[in-house]
Amino acid sequence: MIELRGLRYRYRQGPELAFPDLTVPGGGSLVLRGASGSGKSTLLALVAGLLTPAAGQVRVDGVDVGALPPRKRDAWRGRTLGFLPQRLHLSDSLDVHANVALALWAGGAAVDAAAVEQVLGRLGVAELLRRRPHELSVGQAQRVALARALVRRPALLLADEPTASLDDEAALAVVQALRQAAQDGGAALVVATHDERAVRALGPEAQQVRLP
Ligand SMILES: Nc1ncnc2c1ncn2[C@@H]1O[C@H](COP(=O)(O)OP(=O)(O)OP(=O)(O)O)[C@@H](O)[C@H]1O
Repeated sequence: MIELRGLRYRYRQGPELAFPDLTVPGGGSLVLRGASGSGKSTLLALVAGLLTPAAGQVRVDGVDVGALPPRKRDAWRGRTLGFLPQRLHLSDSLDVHANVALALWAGGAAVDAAAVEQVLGRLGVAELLRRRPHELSVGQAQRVALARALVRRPALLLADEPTASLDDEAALAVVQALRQAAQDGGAALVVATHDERAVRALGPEAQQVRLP
């Protein structure tokens, strides 16, 4: 469960951003909408503990993320977070399998090859195991990045504009996979998007918040 209370952030050279109070239960989802520059990526970074609030709190399953000291916060993130960023940051020096396995290693978990293959299979890209990221289509790379986010079965699943460069079919597939993974794993899902296709694919049960 994610709880935001009185949350504010200020970039050194930027505006002060204030975010609404909200709660996302485990297994539930939130669509974060708002114009470019309204603070969607900033809010995701605050929830992920990549930024520290100027005021207020982000609690994830009762943990006050901003209050964790840096090393504990890194360990917490490794255990808890699956993040599908806007730019995928797959490593081109590693094949698909190793890109996904790296998430287990970085999170301090044993590298379980079967778990990696299973999550790639679930997302329909198991046959691409030995390819390098530059040998993938945009939609395939997106699913590999999603596999990397899901392999640790995170309690918190964040996605930043996950459909931005995808055609309708791939966009629907990636949002359905996010939704399914959150439901199956009891994870709280937050999707930042201004894509109506993503909003529709998340379904009527997703909460919607529009940042001003
Ligand atoms: N590193 C930074 N330094 C200063 N200001 C920043 C920085 N990063 C973002 N901002 C400012 O903070 C505000 C929120 O930016 P953010 O990237 O969170 O918006 P967004 O809603 O995700 O935008 P987009 O939809 O274009 O990705 C904007 O006014 C932006 O210019």
